[in-house]
Amino acid sequence: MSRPVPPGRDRGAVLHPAAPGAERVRDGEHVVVVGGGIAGLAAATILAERGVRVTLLEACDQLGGRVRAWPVEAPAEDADDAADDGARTGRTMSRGFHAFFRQYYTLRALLRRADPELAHLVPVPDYPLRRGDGLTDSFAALPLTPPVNLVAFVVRSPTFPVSALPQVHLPSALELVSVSYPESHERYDGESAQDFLDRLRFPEGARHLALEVFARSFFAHPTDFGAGELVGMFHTYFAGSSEGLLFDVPDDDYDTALWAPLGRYLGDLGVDVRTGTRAESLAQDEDGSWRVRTASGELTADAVVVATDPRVARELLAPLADERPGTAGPEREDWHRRVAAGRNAPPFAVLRLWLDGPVAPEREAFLGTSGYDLLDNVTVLERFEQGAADWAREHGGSVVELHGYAVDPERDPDLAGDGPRGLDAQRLRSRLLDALHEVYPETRGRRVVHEELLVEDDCGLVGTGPWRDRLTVDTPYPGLALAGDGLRVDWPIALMERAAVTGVLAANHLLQGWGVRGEDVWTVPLQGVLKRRPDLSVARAAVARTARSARARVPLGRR
Ligand SMILES: Cc1cc2nc3c(=O)[nH]c(=O)nc-3n(C[C@H](O)[C@H](O)[C@H](O)COP(=O)(O)OP(=O)(O)OC[C@H]3O[C@@H](n4cnc5c(N)ncnc54)[C@H](O)[C@@H]3O)c2cc1C
Repeated sequence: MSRPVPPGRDRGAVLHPAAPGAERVRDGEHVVVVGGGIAGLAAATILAERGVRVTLLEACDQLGGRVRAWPVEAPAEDADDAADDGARTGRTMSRGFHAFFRQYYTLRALLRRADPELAHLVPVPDYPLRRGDGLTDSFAALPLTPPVNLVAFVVRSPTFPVSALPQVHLPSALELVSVSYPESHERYDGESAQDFLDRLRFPEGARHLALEVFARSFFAHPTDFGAGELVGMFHTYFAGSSEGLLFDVPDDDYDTALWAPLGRYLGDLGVDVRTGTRAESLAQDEDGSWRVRTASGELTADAVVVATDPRVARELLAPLADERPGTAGPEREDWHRRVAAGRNAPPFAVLRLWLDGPVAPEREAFLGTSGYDLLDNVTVLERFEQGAADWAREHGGSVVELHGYAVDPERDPDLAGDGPRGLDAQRLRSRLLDALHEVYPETRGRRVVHEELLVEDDCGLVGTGPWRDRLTVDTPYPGLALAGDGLRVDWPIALMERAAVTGVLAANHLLQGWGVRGEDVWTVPLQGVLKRRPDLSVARAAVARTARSARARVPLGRR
């Protein structure tokens, strides 16, 4: 039998086949999927493709969840747009910039349903990270294949000087390239990302590389964020995958480019997509069927997939413990304990600004920042989103988005106030804006024509607690499956890709119960390069060559 062709450039990508079974369900099974983010969309897609009757409930007016976008209405007092008061302004807001990495095999397969060539994803040529003192790391010109990419990075990085290498704790560093999943997930129980970097003796000046790229993308403080997740991300995005730390972004707002087309695909498959519809409660009858209550009535289903954000999932699942007392048993009791133990990460802010003049043309489309107060990254949206490009052209301006992660009034009392999530919105805004002026000084002279500030706290916290305690797709309730980026998956995957994979696995779980084949899943290699190829003599030679040639290219002053 011919070997299946990996979906990306990494020949070592691993196929996880679904359990075999019939091609389609026969009995018209009905599933309610609660939540139209990536996880819910993935579950609905796989189920509907196997002939299941699916009702998809999404509380918001658009699909996409934390990757949602919506039109901005013109306020009456907006002089520029007074003529079309209340009408569409050509401006859209979203939950924030997202990077669609090349190793997101399942997410990309989902998007291909509506865009077979992924024509709506455009590459971002570089992902620079700038420190407060101006030193900037780049991932653009690195080789893609580990371990050569690692060595080339260290040799070229201005913030990780080669002279700092001897201080690094070698055994801890080797852990990064000798991971093996799923065992490596548990190895770090109880250890925080901060503790791990201390143990690694990671150079102080280069911590942003580890923290900004990985830990803070989970909106957590490094002391609260599990080291296992950090190590897993390092493997997934860099040390264990040949796809590179490069990513694509949609060429227009998320709704136009991604979710509205996927919604139409689902509609064509017969899925009843109900946006603006919140599931209020779940209950299971004695015959095993499920009832899902919404404001407009009750739905009955053979099964339910709860694919909401983690907090709502906890709220929907908790009351199941009180139903039919006496039927709980230790397995369910333990599961409810794990449900209740879930926590959310601190709030994060997304500030989108429509400026009356452009940012300088040499600015990157996306810049990660560290040491600029609350600012974690800046995006110049007209560089890739069509709607923003149209607005920028018509107004001679720029559309800029600022992110601040883990904006926690408990840790930063200056931010405390009466606004959303206990924050002082004005203070938050002005600190983000000041940081932008420092990073891109030309923006200081620009007038803000319009702005949208969003503060949310709907991301689960990936803490330091036991890996085994995290919830999985399957539950102790027959016909109830979970999906979402907060769940435990044995493979090294994270964020949007974890959301997509858990959606597929939730669908597979239900399909298997009905004797129907599910969807195969591809992931990056499960083992670090040192584990995969203990005899790295060939690689060592390549690494030495890379190091020599890279060293020759780096100006002495930057070493
Ligand atoms: C600012 C920001 C930047 C990010 N950047 C990246 C990135 O660059 N790369 C990356 O991989 N990931 C990134 N992420 C993470 C990514 O957004 C998430 O991992 C992913 O979107 C989670 O998808 P999900 O389907 O699990 O959950 P969600 O997207 O939260 O979907 C849950 C859905 O359930 C709906 N819902 C809730 N309650 C109900 C109810 N009662 N009834 C019906 N529907 C309900 C919600 O409205 C929502 O649509 C970022 C996240 C944020 C916030």
